[in-house]
Amino acid sequence: MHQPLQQPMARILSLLHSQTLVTLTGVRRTVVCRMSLEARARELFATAVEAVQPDAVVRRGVERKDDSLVIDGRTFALRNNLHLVGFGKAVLGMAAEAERIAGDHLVKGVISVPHGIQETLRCHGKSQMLLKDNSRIKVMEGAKHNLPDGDAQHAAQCIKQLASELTEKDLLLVLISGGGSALLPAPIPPISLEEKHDVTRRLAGAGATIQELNTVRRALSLLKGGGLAHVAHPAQVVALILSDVIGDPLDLIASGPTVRTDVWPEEVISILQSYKLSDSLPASVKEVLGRGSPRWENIKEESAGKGGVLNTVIGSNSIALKSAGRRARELGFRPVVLSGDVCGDVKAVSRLYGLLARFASSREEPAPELAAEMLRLGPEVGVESWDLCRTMQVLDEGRKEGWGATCLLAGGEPTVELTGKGRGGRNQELALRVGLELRGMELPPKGPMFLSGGTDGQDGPTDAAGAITDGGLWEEARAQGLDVEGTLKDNDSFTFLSKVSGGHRLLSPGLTGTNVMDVHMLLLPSIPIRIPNDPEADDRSLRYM
Ligand SMILES: Nc1ncnc2c1ncn2[C@@H]1O[C@H](COP(=O)(O)OP(=O)(O)OP(=O)(O)O)[C@@H](O)[C@H]1O
Ligand SMILES: O=C(O)[C@H](O)CO
Repeated sequence: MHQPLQQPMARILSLLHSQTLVTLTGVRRTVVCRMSLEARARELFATAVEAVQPDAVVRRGVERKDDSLVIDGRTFALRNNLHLVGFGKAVLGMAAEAERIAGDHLVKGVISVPHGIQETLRCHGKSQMLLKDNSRIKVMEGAKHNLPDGDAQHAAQCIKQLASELTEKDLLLVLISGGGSALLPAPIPPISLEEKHDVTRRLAGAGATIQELNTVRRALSLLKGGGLAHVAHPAQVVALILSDVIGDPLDLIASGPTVRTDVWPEEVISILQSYKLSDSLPASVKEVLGRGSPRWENIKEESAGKGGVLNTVIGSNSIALKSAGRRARELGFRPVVLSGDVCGDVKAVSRLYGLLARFASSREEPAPELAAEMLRLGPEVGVESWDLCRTMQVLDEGRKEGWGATCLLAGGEPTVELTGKGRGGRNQELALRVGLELRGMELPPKGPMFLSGGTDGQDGPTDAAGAITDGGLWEEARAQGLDVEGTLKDNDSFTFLSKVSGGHRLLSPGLTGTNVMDVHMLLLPSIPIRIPNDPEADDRSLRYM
């Protein structure tokens, strides 16, 4: 409960806020007020994705100044000496922009991109992400269904060949994005592609993390873990990276082909042992692991001189969240970024979002147990206690002082324990579970709304990227006779969300051409402050929506 002395201050703050809305952003806010909470959620997701479009990130990360490129504050002279290679799901758009910037200085390039991507981008009208007809960059499609195959292996050989022909006068631009591991398979002989693929497939199927998976991939590859930079030596190497891994670890994104990484066979064997795979390894894999650590000593990390390697992240989940936050402010929200590192099981993640919504929406002082449970759950799902405390403090202030609607943003990549055979994805299952957590709370526009979406536009093997839910989901499902429990047991969130209210809760932007993991968004409308005898108290919240 608010103390009597705090009430005048709350009221002053609230009035100040209303005035700011009128004087500074009056025109825009009038438009904003007419947008529904759901429309704003969709727009914020689109803004997040837009900020990390492959061509946009290259444009921001690479500046052309006369006959040089400025990247990460360093200058690289262009003397018709630029070569380009790339591998990953977003690399086509990155390459198109890089070629526009470099112009005639680009001598030659090879990129390895997913099977069918050129046709898909063409169909989606994304011509800015396609190379021009007379491009000097060769596009090689492969890795159907995100699995390394003969086509991807051939592309990897061409990339290796190009890199190996460079001299110390050359500059090699390496474009890297998620999916790059499968698109650059180069098993160390005598390991065959099938054998390497079989090991990584079994590891992934047993639930290995991307850290574990790529640690193993690095140990079995000629190009991963710094191998590509090694081959390109003595050329100057500059890698532009669009990160799809939590924390943006350079050595793990696409298994770090330009990041010198020592291989410790004991570490690799211990990972394989923990998933009970060490006994069934092919002889070739055992032989390669038995050779010790043949890594690349000639790579000069982080140096911009001849033969040096510069690795720079030009796009990531945090850039997407920041951009959504800026737009959220324009759309009448106070943006708060909870964390970009959300991981762990969707059950725990959804519980945390449910608790945060209750904490923010409570008209009374929330029970201390609420904060205690959040602090217990936070570390389980990758959210630092510090970030959680900071967020709770902001939500608490907003609740007490009537600061208006809040947009809580987070990013990362939670996991789903697959127990059924239904159709769905981690974003749809998370949104469904959060909707159930919000059950009993007020409905939008007065109550909270949640969105979870994969920035690549595809959630699991479905056509949707994610979904938008609120406290009304359970009732809607019940009215339609849908079985919520059965849906969760069967991991059938896509089928469920396609049926609930005619599928309007699904988020289906189509393939976006980029990938910086997932975006989560909890929109929390303002709650009216209790001011005795104030006839406007209940309307105040509506002013901010
Ligand atoms: N029926 C389902 N319900 C919920 N989650 C599912 C279901 N089927 C697959 N998944 C999850 O979807 C994930 C795969 O999703 P997706 O194809 O979007 O790959 P990804 O990991 O996002 O790949 P990338 O990083 O390349 O985008 C896996 O984590 C898997 O557990
Ligand atoms: O390609 C890969 O290894 C994953 O997408 C992580 O970057």
